Amino acid sequence: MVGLPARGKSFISYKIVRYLSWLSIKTKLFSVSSYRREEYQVQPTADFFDPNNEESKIIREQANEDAIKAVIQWMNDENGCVAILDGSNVTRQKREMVAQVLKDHYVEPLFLESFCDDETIVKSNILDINSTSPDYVGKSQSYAQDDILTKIKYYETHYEPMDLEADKNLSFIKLININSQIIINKIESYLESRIAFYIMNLHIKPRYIWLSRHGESQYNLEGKIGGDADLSERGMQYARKLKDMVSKYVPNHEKFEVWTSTLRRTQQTAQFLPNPKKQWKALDELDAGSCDGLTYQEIAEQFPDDFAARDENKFEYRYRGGESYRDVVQRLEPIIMELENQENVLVITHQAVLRCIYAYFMNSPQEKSPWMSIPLHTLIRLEPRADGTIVTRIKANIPAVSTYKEKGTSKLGESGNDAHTMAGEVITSDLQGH
Ligand SMILES: O=P(O)(O)OC[C@H]1O[C@@](CO)(OP(=O)(O)O)[C@@H](O)[C@@H]1O
Repeated sequence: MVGLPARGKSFISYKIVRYLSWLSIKTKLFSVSSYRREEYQVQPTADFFDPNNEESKIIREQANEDAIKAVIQWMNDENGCVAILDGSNVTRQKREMVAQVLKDHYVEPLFLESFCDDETIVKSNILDINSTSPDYVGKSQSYAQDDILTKIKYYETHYEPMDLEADKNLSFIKLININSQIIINKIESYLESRIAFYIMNLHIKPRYIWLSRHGESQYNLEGKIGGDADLSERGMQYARKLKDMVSKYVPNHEKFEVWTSTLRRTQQTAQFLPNPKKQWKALDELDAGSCDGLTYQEIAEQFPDDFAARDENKFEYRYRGGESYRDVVQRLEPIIMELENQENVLVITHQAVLRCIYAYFMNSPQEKSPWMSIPLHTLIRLEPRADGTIVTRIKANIPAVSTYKEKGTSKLGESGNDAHTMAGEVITSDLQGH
């Protein structure tokens, strides 16, 4: 990473780690400031970053060297694929040194500069740093603000932004004011181009993403998986209620798009919403192949080995002639890109697909994500922020069967089973009386 303080470098780094890890690309963040904090126990004031402060310069250079060493060790000895070195790297000399050391150890460097001269963005980044950085724990907002501004001034004295002429030999992506302009130089590999494409889709405007499963279907009632069944009567009630919930809870709801899969149950759920609709094949439910149309009990009887193998490793298990959760993640990549790009959207889709989308926003590990609880008749609101995603669940208060199958059994859970709700979520009211 390259850039002055408060340019969103850590935010961007964190997002890339989350995105690539979700795609099963082994990615890790190496933050120079945490090396400085952990190894040197320094909780600095801005003067620590004064370029003329010889004492602190030694500590900063040491932390930087340690972080680079850790990157090389992880890439080479632990088969890492993408390491993100989150530091400032503001001078050309420093960047050339970093590039050389990495190349000497067979690590291909790609620089990502966040250049920002838009005061409003910098101000909001400073507020984020104040609330999330360990450097400012217990410090007031005005103290943190002044301190970061002084730190920025010190860095500005020797900042050399990247440019196409002077840095023509380096691979780099330069973001100007988030993504109002992007300069790309010498992007050579597929992975580098994926990162560039992902970053181009990021924005930092506050927004919500709304998610819902379709209403209860006839197949859900019968405990069958897959298929293309119609909604049950209660499913239809949910579709009607969803319209009211949207008008009540979704700000600017006239303006948002509704995305569904190509299957009947999601389209029937969206039918009363007046918003523009988009159908995505990529949002179709996980393909259960030769188990499509069976109950879990029937699968356990007819394909006992498959049943056990799926419970053993649900993320990797691929149904005969069908898909695994890993396959679903791969086909959802364009959806994630679009979701990053959008400001307000409601996605109506299926249990497995929602788990995968949810896993991306919540940064959940692969072994856990296929076991998350996503109950029927519940509207979920995601609020992506710099330090994570806030989840709010709004229950429609319309009964539905549970489609949640515990590990090691073929039985479905109790109706409305919420036992697997993830920690840290805010679960809001059910809508009784509305
Ligand atoms: O991965 P598991 O837990 O089996 O969940 C996926 C299953 O959920 C179901 C319901 O049981 O999805 P859907 O919401 O589309 O009806 C099945 O069609 C699908 O196979």
